[in-house]
Amino acid sequence: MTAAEPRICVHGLGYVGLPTAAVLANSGYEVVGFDVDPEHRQNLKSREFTFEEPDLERFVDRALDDGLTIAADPEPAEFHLICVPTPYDRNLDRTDLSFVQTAVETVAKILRSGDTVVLSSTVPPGTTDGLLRDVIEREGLSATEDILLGYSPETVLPGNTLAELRENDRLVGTAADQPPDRIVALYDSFISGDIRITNATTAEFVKLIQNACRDVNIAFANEVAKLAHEFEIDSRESIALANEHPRVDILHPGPGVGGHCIPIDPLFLKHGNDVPMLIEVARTVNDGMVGFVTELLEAALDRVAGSTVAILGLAYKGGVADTRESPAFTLVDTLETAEVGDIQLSDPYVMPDMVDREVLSLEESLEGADAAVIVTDHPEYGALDPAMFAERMVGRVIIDTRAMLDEERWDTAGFDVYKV
Ligand SMILES: NC(=O)C1=CN([C@@H]2O[C@H](COP(=O)(O)OP(=O)(O)OC[C@H]3O[C@@H](n4cnc5c(N)ncnc54)[C@H](O)[C@@H]3O)[C@@H](O)[C@H]2O)C=CC1
Ligand SMILES: CC(=O)N[C@@H]1[C@@H](OP(=O)(O)OP(=O)(O)OC[C@H]2O[C@@H](n3ccc(=O)[nH]c3=O)[C@H](O)[C@@H]2O)O[C@H](C(=O)O)[C@@H](O)[C@@H]1O
Repeated sequence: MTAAEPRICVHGLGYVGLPTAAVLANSGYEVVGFDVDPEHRQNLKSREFTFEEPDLERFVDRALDDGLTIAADPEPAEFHLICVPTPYDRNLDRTDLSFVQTAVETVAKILRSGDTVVLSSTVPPGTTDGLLRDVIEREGLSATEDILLGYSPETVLPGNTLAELRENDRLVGTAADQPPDRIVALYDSFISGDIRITNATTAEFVKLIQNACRDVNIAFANEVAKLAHEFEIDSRESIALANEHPRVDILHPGPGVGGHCIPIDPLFLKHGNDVPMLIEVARTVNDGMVGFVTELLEAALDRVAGSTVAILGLAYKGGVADTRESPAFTLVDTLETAEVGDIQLSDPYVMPDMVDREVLSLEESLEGADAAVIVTDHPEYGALDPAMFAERMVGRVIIDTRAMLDEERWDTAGFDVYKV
């Protein structure tokens, strides 16, 4: 496939679709980016980005100068890449596939024989060869003869999107046992990682078990932390010692699992089956960590009700401004239920206009606090100065959910540090 040859229409210009469209445009393809949200389209046209990754912003900006057009309607193209949301409907206890359904219905209406459709949204196994194929075939095109239908999951790590988009290995699965050549040639033209081939349902399943695996492993680390607490020993020291074994690699305990995907994707595997699910227990363990953090705080303070608590870190993980599904907000809700008087929030990456709550500077958040809870493993927190805390806080309790602080230093400065 030569660069600039096929036209590509990307459906959904969010965290995944926009960088994908930009990488393709910067690789020489003519790319039409379609998003149903008119305000988002307008923002993109006027170069108002909400990225937290500066290299990504420059990259998308460059793509918009050359190759990437933002369109109010999807346009016919040789390739349609679908990157729309797939939230989990907690009331119905199933994946909400309505965005995928709408997107593929739109694509089906403009498809021509010889075109290729690739879904990249995270979906329950069987979606591409089921829902997508049905919708396309209802429009009169055969998924075995006329068009190539495939699934290729996205595995970029938020915070390192651009590099991972270009360098990660890719899995490509096709529906109806079709040869994947056209899809492989497209990815091969802009990624440096290996491309692995399977069927669409396996590719969908693999994406889910990757994130479920990480969730289960983090749950094990969290369980270890709680057990170590019961035995009154240091969880981090125990984990470091256990990891000296060549076949043991326990992850880091923390306040729970946040982010757009890991707390949600494992649930997609349920999808009506009755297999006993370790992954459901893992979800319960990880969701329960905020309760454990609250218990540590309650044990450390004479009285939680009416106290002032500083929350350090609102992002779901270190080094990013992304607050989606962040344990910080569950903790805030729990502390409010426990009638904590004042909850003062700060985060070096999350700016005040990014969230609904008041975000203070670190110094302001510590003013008059009885306790401070470090929720996010932002690298800056490793260098925090106990003298600055002592000047502002009235209490000396620190709950360090990520084991960021040098305990001896803080101990010497008169603080009681409790780690998860
Ligand atoms: N955010 C991430 O880091 C990763 C996300 N994923 C998966 O990728 C998919 C997309 O996720 P994000 O990009 O994060 O979502 P997002 O919410 O950032 O963006 C989705 C975009 O699709 C648009 N949209 C909705 N319906 C549409 C339609 N019918 N046609 C065109 N546009 C439509 C929305 O307006 C929105 O701008 C999800 O399935 C997600 O689970 C997979 C790996 C990583
Ligand atoms: C299997 C895998 O590593 N998936 C990646 C993951 O990105 P994400 O940023 O959500 O993952 P993460 O860095 O593990 O963070 C998830 C959450 O888990 C927490 N976390 C992580 C590791 C650890 O030892 N302890 C811990 O508590 C983090 O603080 C965070 O709250 O999910 C992404 C996705 O699917 O959106 C996927 O593309 C990424 O490759």
